[in-house]
Amino acid sequence: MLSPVTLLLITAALSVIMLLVLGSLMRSGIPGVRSWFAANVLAVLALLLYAGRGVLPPLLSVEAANGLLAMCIAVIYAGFQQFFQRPVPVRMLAVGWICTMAGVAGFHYLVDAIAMRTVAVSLFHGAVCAAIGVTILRCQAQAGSRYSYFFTAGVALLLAASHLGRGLMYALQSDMQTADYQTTAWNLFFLAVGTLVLPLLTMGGMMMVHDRMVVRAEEQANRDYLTGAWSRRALFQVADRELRRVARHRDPVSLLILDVDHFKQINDSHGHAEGDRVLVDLVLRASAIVREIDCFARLGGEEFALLLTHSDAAAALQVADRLRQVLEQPVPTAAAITGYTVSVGVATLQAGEQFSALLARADAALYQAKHAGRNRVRVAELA
Ligand SMILES: Nc1nc2c(ncn2[C@@H]2O[C@H](COP(=O)(O)OP(=O)(O)OP(=O)(O)O)[C@@H](O)[C@H]2O)c(=O)[nH]1
Repeated sequence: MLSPVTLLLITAALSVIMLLVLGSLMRSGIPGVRSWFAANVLAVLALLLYAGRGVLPPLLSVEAANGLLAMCIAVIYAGFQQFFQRPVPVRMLAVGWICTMAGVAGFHYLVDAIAMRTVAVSLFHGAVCAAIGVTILRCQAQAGSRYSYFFTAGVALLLAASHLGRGLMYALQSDMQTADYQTTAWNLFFLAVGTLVLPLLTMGGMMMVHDRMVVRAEEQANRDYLTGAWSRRALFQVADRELRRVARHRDPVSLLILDVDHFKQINDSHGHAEGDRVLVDLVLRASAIVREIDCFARLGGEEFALLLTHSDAAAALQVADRLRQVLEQPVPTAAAITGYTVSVGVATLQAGEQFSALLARADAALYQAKHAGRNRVRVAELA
């Protein structure tokens, strides 16, 4: 059978591997990674001290090892709190740690009862693992894909249950004299669970970091950097999805194309920065009008598109007019530009029409609005 010392050394090696992977995630800047790194350093030290039981003095192999491992689970928890940008309950963790250590030292030097030492340590680890699981379940709404969050929360809660079960078992058999390093099936099981806590939780944390990086990358690819509107790429993706849905459900969809009038003049007279401010203002004020389900995107330059779901020609014309009227009002923020206007082209999807054709018709309508004198809305001709 695998000896406990071998298990401890294998787990220490696993923590070293986790350190190498965590090191590569440091530059992501995602909160929590540094704490998980620190926790794994503590774990390696603690596991080596545990493995030295019988060789090292008890102060190192019992008190220092337990103290470091308890600190390590507390730091891992701090990492999860930081990941979700929640405050770390430092005082509560410190009190828990001190009580645990008092239990370990008391049941070593006052009454030598290894079972009760195990109870003290298991209760602390169990409670912290449960807190990790609950934190993740509470905050998983921020996830892109829920898989990594549910995996980590599930692992944390299973580990919590097993730690608490271990504590209960030892409490009920407080006269038990088997130590963790003796080879019994239960000891090996609990030792395996106890030592796997950190690699498993670290792995879960890293999966969550990856998920957040994917969400961040998607957000960057789908958002216009200057204005925060959806990007052209996002518009085409949404349009593709919408058109497939419409083909099944025969639901009206319309497209608006807006263009700031005489934008070159704004740039030339007031500078590029002021032009940028106009674009940001346009998105801010337009976003207050458009519905969540609609996609308001920057096509490029001073040209924007609004894809309206469940909207026929009449509804789209109403939205276009409302946008034009709101945007021609004076700019609310103190800026060199006091006002600007937009021209709008409106087109409603026809049966079997491609998005590129719809875009071309809306664009042609916009051209007509410009040609007719600007600051107006024109509806596209049917194809
Ligand atoms: N400030 C700023 N200007 C931009 C940006 N992208 C494109 N432009 C400028 O937008 C201007 C567009 O000018 P035109 O296409 O001539 O259009 P316009 O002056 O608005 O004229 P009409 O559309 O006919 O009313 C150009 O001067 C571009 O340099 C941007 O991100 N910021």
